[in-house]
Amino acid sequence: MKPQIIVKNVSKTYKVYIKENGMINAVKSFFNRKYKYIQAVKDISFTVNQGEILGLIGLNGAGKTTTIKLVSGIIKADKGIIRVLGKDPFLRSKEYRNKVSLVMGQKGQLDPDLSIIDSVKLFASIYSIDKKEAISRTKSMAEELNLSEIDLQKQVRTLSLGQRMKGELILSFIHLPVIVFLDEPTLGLDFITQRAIRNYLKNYKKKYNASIILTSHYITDIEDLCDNIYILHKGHELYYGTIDKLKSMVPNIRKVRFNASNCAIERISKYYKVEKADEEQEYFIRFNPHETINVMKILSNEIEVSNINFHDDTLDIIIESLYKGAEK
Ligand SMILES: Nc1ncnc2c1ncn2[C@@H]1O[C@H](COP(=O)(O)OP(=O)(O)OP(=O)(O)O)[C@@H](O)[C@H]1O
Repeated sequence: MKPQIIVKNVSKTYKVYIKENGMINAVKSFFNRKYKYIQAVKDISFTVNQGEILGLIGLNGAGKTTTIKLVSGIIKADKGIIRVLGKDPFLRSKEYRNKVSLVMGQKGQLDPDLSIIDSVKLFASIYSIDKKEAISRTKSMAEELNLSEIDLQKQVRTLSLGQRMKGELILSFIHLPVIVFLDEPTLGLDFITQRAIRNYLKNYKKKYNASIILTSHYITDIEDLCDNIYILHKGHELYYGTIDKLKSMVPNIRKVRFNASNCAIERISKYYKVEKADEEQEYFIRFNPHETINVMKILSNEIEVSNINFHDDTLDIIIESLYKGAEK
């Protein structure tokens, strides 16, 4: 299968003008400008196939928005190759724009003085979509997103953050794009609205076989939506692949907590390293999932062991340990 989005060895550095303090320095710097350079992304490579969602993950300033801006063609890469549907996105041809959409959670496209439905009508004429068809699409998308007919008619500035975001999604999907870039689509939204948006994106991807790149700081978005993840750390690739593969790479991902007497701990320690938990007489063992039955056998042989509780490290803890590893 030929990837719909190709990013190969891409780097981007921003050139930033350094402002000097004081009137004299400001005048001097007008004639002799000083700049600093910020390397936002360095040598990043990934692909997205048809019907796939790639999640971009990273701490603040890791380079996620820069990556979205590069692949959507808003800014130009200094080095490397970017192809979206076989084309350089920076050229932003009409054909490209008709098939692609960009949703920035913090920067909306809706006109605050118009209603969602009026903005849609305006967009419909730009994209040459039949007005009736655009209104019918809007209504069915609104229904999927749990947005009422009344909300569609209200002036955007009077809508709540969640209602506005749903409106942004409707507007951005009205031309049925096959490539979608989403920068923080669920930022600041309550968990029910977040789930409505996730379900909407999942259904959209399935229905139109769309390729999607999204950034999110919410791990639930990532786990629920993404086929692959790309973890950025200070502009570099830290991990690229599936969530399952990442989990399989982590040693001793499973943890069992239990209460036990000192004698029982002494016996269990012959087989596994037992660590002390926060509560009194509470302990835990870390181990690989394939050892689960063995661990269960050892614990069940002990009468003085109680409150046994198994769980795996969550994705956020795994990713945090990757960041820590990268800092060493
Ligand atoms: N227009 C710009 N000019 C100069 N520097 C920039 C510009 N945009 C981003 N940067 C810098 O590039 C780096 C990466 O920023 P970017 O916004 O891509 O990160 P991010 O992962 O999206 O962060 P966040 O999660 O906080 O939104 C940061 O150091 C940022 O300060």
